[in-house]
Amino acid sequence: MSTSVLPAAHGGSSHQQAAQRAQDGQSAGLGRIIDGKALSEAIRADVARRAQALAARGVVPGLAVVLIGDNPASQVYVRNKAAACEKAGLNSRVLRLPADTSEQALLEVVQELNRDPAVHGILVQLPLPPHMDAAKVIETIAAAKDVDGFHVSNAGLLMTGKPLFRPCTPYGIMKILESEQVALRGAEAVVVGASNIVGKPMAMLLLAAGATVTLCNSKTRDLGAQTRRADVLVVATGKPGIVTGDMVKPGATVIDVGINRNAEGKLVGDVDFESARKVAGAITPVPGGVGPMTIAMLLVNTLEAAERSLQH
Ligand SMILES: Nc1nc2c(c(=O)[nH]1)N[C@@H](CN(C=O)c1ccc(C(=O)N[C@@H](CCC(=O)O)C(=O)O)cc1)CN2
Repeated sequence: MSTSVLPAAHGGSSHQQAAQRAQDGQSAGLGRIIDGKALSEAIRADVARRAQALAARGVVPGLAVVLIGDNPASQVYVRNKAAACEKAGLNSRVLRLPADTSEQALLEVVQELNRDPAVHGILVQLPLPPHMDAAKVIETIAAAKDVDGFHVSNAGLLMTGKPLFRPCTPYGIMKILESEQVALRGAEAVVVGASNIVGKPMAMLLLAAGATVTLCNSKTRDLGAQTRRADVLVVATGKPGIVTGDMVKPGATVIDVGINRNAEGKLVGDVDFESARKVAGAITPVPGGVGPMTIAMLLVNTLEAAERSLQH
C-alpha cells in the first residue's frame, strides 16, 4: 500500500526527542498520544480510491462475514466492518447464524462462500460458541480468501516474510509504527501476550522488520524486567492494567491492544494509560488507537484479495 496517503509523520521527531530526553536522564514528560482513528481513516480513503479503480475494471471487492450467536461486542464489530465496506465501495454480506448452529452447518456455509466468485474475502467472527472448534472452522476457509490471515497456511507464509495476508491487528500496528517513523531495525521489541491472532503474528512481523523480539506469555517470570528493555512494547493480554508506567522504558513506543470494560463500564486497555504516558515517548489510547486499524487493514486485505483475483 502506498504510504503517501498517511498523515504527515509528526511522531518521529517527538519520539526521538522523548528518547533523547530519556537518554539525557531528564524527565520524558507526557508521551504523545497516537491517533489510530485518523490513520485508519487515511488508509480507508486509499482503499476507496483503489476500489474505484478496480470497479472500473469490472471487479467490486466482496467480503463475507459470518457471525454466530449474539455476543454484543461481536455484533458491534461486524456492523462496523459492514459499514466500513460500504463507505469504501466494497460489497459486504453478513451471514448471521444462531448460537446453536452445528459446527457441520457452519462448515457448509463456509464451503459455499469458498465457491462464490463474488466473494473475495471470508471471515468468521471470533469468539465462536464453545461447541465449535475455531481451528477447524478457520482451516475450512480457502487460504486465498482468508482475509483475517488466520489460516494455517497463511500463518506459515508469515514466517517466510512473504505472507498472502497479514492478520489485521498486527498489520495495523505495523502501519502505526511506520507512520510514527519508529526505527525497528535493531530495536528491542517486546510483545506481551502470545495469542495466534495478535501476539505470535506480531512477533513475526517485528522480526521481519529487523527488531530483536521477545514474546512474553502468562508464565513469563518478572514481566517488568522484560518490558523495561523494550523500545517498542506491544501489549495484548486482555488483562486490564497488566503494564504500568514503572514497567515502561523511558521514551518507548507503547502499543495497547487490549479492549476491556472497567467497573464503571469505561473502555480501558491492558496498559495503565496515565502512568505509562508519563514515561513513554508515544502511546496508543483505548479507544481510538489499535482498534480502528483492525478494520482498516481488513479492508486492505479484502481489496488485495480482489486485485489478486484479476491476476488468475
Ligand atoms: N475474525 C475475527 N475476530 C476477531 C478479530 C479479528 O480481527 N477477526 N478481532 C477482535 C475484534 N475486532 C474485530 O473483529 C475488533 C475489535 C475492536 C475494534 C475497535 O475498533 N475498537 C474500538 C472500540 C470499539 C468499542 O467501542 O467497543 C477502539 O479500540 O477504538 C475493531 C475490531 C476479536 N475478534
